[in-house]
Amino acid sequence: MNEFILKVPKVELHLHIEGTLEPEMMWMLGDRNQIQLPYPSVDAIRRAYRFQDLQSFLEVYYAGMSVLQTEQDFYDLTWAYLQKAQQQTIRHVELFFDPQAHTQRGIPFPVVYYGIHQALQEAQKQYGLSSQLILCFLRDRPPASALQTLEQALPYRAGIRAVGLDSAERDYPPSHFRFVFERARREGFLTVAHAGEEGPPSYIWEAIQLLRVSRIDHGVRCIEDPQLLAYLQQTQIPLTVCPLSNVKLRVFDQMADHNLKTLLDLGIAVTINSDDPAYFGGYLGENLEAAQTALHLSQAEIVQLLKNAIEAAFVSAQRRTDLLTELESFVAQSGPVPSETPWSES
Ligand SMILES: Nc1ncnc2[nH]cnc12
Ligand SMILES: [Zn+2]
Repeated sequence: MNEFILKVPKVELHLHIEGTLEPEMMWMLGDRNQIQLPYPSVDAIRRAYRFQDLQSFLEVYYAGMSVLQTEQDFYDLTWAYLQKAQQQTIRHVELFFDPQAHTQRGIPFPVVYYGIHQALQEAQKQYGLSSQLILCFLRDRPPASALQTLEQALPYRAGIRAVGLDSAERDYPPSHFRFVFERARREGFLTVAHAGEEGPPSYIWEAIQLLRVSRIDHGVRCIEDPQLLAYLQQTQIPLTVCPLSNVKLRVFDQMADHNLKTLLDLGIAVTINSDDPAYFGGYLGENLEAAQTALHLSQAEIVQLLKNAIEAAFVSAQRRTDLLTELESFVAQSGPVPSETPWSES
């Protein structure tokens, strides 16, 4: 990977912890928990990671989760991601988790929560890697189930910064979850929502106006609505864009067609993230590199994307300043890259 991209301090804001389940770990946990997987080998799991759209991915994603059974499993999953994050110089991460995908299989909420939480605490201690946890409701399950999940989460609210909305988007508009999100905000949670990944721009408006989100996850279909573009530009509501995910799930045919540079040029607060890195071919570094290569992003544009993520993070003013200072001193010490100089490979 390009040395600058690997070593520059980074912030990740759109990462499903269940989407970091690499085939090797799925196989190991299947064995450990005596879970029969529908695949004969690790290679066969990897071969199944070919998707036509969001729905075809979600089927594999939810099936894979069946191997996650104990608090130790959730700890091991999270710790493996955090080690990867540390290798890629990620300094702060905001992780989604999907409790309903586990509680509906009979795994108690605290088993899921504590496994993830303990690993996050350990990464803060060992690496100084800060984090926030975001509880996602599955939008293709009834709002009553989301409300029940929110109530299960209340005893753990000190460790959960925000609630979000994910899973199948088409035909599941944010408006269905208005009252759940109102309750979450009354309980002190910030809000985010996946919108405008496969769904129309009207879902982005609903997320903003009805769910009062601080950020939009994906949001790339905002490009179809000039008024929305103007609004996002004016308000600087951030978009957590996931380039490799968008290509794997055929939101864009190829990386060169991705609209993130156009959005960046319009002054929209775009950030780059990995979504489900085990399934989509790369972690944050690979996402930055793939976008940089295909869209010919300059180093200044990469730095702008990283600054946007720091601005959009759910951190204290002090932590934000520290993250910005670390980024700026890294950039200053790595020296200016003249625009005509090709990016060096390592
Ligand atoms: N890209 C994505 N969109 C919606 N729900 C998800 N759950 C995990 N990844 C997702
Ligand atoms: Zn996502």
